[in-house]
Amino acid sequence: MRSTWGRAIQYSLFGESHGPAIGITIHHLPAGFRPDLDKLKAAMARRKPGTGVYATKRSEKDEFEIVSGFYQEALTGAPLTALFRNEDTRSSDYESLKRFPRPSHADFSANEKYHGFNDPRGSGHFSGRLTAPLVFAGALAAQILESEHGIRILGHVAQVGDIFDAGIDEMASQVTQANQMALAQKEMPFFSDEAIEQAKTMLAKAHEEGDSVGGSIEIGVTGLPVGWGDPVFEGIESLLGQLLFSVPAVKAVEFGAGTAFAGMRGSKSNDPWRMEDDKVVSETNHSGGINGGITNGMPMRLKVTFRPASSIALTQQTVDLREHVNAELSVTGRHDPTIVVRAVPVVEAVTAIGLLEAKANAAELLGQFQKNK
Ligand SMILES: Cc1cc2nc3c(=O)[nH]c(=O)nc-3n(C[C@H](O)[C@H](O)[C@H](O)COP(=O)(O)O)c2cc1C
Ligand SMILES: C=C(O[C@@H]1CC(C(=O)O)=C[C@@H](OP(=O)(O)O)[C@H]1O)C(=O)O
Repeated sequence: MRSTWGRAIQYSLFGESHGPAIGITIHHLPAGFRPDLDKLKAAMARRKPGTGVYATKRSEKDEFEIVSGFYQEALTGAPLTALFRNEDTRSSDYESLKRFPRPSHADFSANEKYHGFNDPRGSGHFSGRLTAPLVFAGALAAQILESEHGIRILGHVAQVGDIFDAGIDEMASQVTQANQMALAQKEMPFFSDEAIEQAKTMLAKAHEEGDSVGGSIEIGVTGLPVGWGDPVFEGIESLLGQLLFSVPAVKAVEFGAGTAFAGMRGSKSNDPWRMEDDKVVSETNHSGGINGGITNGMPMRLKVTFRPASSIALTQQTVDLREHVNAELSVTGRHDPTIVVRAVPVVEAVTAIGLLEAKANAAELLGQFQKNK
């Protein structure tokens, strides 16, 4: 099982949801960078389980323990390792699931691939729990991007079930520090307070009915310079696509106008160029800030769709892997009635990780060019 990503900067996740701890080791971060630990803690708090009717009742503090790569308030340049203890595990919830795999969770596929040796408690390394260290890494990446380039990343719940929030506009004027702080204070990260109230009622009802709900998260990014990303395999969409699809339960990724392009004509979908003072900008931004895999200086917009959590109390069809007969299953335990509410900082985090990689690749190429000149 390989759980490593990145070339310029490498991220390695470890641990299992019901093991003693989970965490991440990050290689090749810039020595001397002074992370704002309070900001990292605030990002962790936005994702952690155990709050509200719209979240699993598993209660974890999600406090990080940095065990290497950090000394006298700064990164040392050595691998940075952050550890998160698992404190509120209840593995009895998972005893029968090895024999009766949940429809659409990783129970069956992981059991087959790892010949039954995978840790089934809390779905082991496949759990959404592993997004805690991802948020740590991504929030750190976001701090580097913000301090060096003024890049700002903001996410919100665009849709949960049949409830919609106002969208991030093409020019991403809502991507401000004030909105970052305002959304972090809200019970759920929607712009619209009315949508929050509607979502709370709808989610409580779905949960009561033993069901779960899907949704989508939209991200806006401002401050990106022109020229990050490479064509074909190393484009920004390719890079981010892999990271966004790494988040458990993500089933679709869109950039800019995304699937809406299917119903458009070129005369409407093209983003006309114009001069603004000495800067080339586009009149519209259906492309979401990326052309040919390369940032064009306009704000970036992307959207990811999450499936409803597979673990539901309603009776479902499954199989008995011991007796090889059909069976029925009703999942007990503590589960998220929807994933999107807690996953906003996760999607922001993987976006930051991808952009930091693009920055590092761009810097490497620039270095080579200057050496060859
Ligand atoms: C933050 C977060 C929390 C999640 N919580 C749950 C949950 O409580 N119950 C559940 O069945 N799935 C939950 N999931 C989704 C599963 O982890 C995911 O569906 C599973 O690993 C299978 O992966 P796949 O849906 O990408 O195929 C969560 C995912 C994330 C990102
Ligand atoms: C623990 C977290 O979320 C978990 C993600 C998850 C899943 O199937 O992905 C299932 C539940 O696990 P458990 O049965 O152990 O409570 C969630 O609580 C977390 O996000 O930190």
